[in-house]
Amino acid sequence: MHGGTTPLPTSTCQYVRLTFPPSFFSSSPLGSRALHSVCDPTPISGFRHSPMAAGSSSSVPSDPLLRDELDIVIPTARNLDFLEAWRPFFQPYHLIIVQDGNSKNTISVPGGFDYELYDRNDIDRILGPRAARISFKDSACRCFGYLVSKKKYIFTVDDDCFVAKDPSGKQINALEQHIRNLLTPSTPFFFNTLYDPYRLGADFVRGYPFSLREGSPTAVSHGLWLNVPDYDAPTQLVKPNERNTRYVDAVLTVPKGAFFPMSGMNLAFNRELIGQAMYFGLTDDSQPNVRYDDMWAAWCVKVICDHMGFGVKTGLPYIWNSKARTPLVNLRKEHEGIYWQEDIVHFFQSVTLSKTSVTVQECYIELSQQVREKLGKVDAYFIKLADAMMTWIEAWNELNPSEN
Ligand SMILES: O=c1ccn([C@@H]2O[C@H](COP(=O)(O)OP(=O)(O)O[C@H]3O[C@@H](CO)[C@H](O)[C@H]3O)[C@@H](O)[C@H]2O)c(=O)[nH]1
Ligand SMILES: [Mn+2]
Repeated sequence: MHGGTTPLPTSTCQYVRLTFPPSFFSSSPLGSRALHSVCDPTPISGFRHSPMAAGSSSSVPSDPLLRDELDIVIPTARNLDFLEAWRPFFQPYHLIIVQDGNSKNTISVPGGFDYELYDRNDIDRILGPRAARISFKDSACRCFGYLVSKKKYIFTVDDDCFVAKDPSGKQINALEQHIRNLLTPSTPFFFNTLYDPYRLGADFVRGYPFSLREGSPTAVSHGLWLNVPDYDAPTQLVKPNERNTRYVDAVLTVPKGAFFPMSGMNLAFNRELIGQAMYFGLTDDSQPNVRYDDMWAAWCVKVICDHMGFGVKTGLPYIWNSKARTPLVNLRKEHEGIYWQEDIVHFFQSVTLSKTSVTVQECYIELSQQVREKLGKVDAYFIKLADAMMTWIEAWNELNPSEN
């Protein structure tokens, strides 16, 4: 059973220091078995593609960590040219692509990738009447990928994000860093002034309680962006040319009780631990809360992680965010959310989940009831959203029967 009652895997319960084999992400040629999909052999997929027939690149690693346990989820309303830049890092993994926009448009996936692709028609077919709860015209459609994945870990990235370089000029393997973050514990109950104590070259500082050095299971790894920062429209308007060039070599656990703005642009999480709370909400063009898809997930996830004793990390890895969306378009989409976010954050800061909610699913259901009751007074939209949260759980249970 999943959602917090299952005994945690020992690798996340113990005070562990992971060492990665030297072969990890080296450039040895692929073996013939390397790109087999390990998903359910009878997928509910829209379109599924194995690259074995299409040939494979010789510049990808032979045995990357978590290859069989991690899916990469990409929402796209554009094209997937960006995958060429990521090929050395992503090609060994399975991609779940969620296509937004007109289903008649053919999305071309560069050769050699192992992927499944879903468009709106597929989602309608798979979810039936529940499909309306998966928002489009926004990056929120990515959460459909979380529903259909069968893997323990998810990495999700936007199609306008590229490989960043560290200050020495070396390409950053963002996926590798996310995996390090997820496979090492977090420290939500006591802040370590040398940041993540589980990184090589760091440790707990003097005065850190020994009783807490085992840490907590890490549920989320939130990565950052060089070049275009993830600003809201008003900040974009006053600083149109600002670019982030500051590389901060740090990973921090977001403390218990603190909230943070989580961007979906460069994000990884343990789907088994927290997937059921990673719903990106009702944020499409017909809704008033556009561009708050990832923020909604952040608030729900954090309040539940705090209740369950899971950790959330932020910091490394960086990706290169290439595009700034037009600020005035963003302002039109965001203005209601900007107005509401003060009430929403206040609500989440005061939420308490009962002791009887002991799984993530139970927490999420309880949270949806509180959203209905308390935020429903702010606007009827939140009553619809509370219903959608319940539908998300129903869909999760239907598509993941063995996880409940
Ligand atoms: O209608 C749409 C619009 C976009 N997408 C895909 O979603 C991601 C992100 O889109 P985009 O790059 O346009 O948005 P940003 O503002 O740069 O990204 C951040 O805003 C957040 C709120 O929506 C989002 O979570 C962040 O990543 C791209 O892959 C688009 O192709 C879409 O599917 N449908
Ligand atoms: Mn973008």
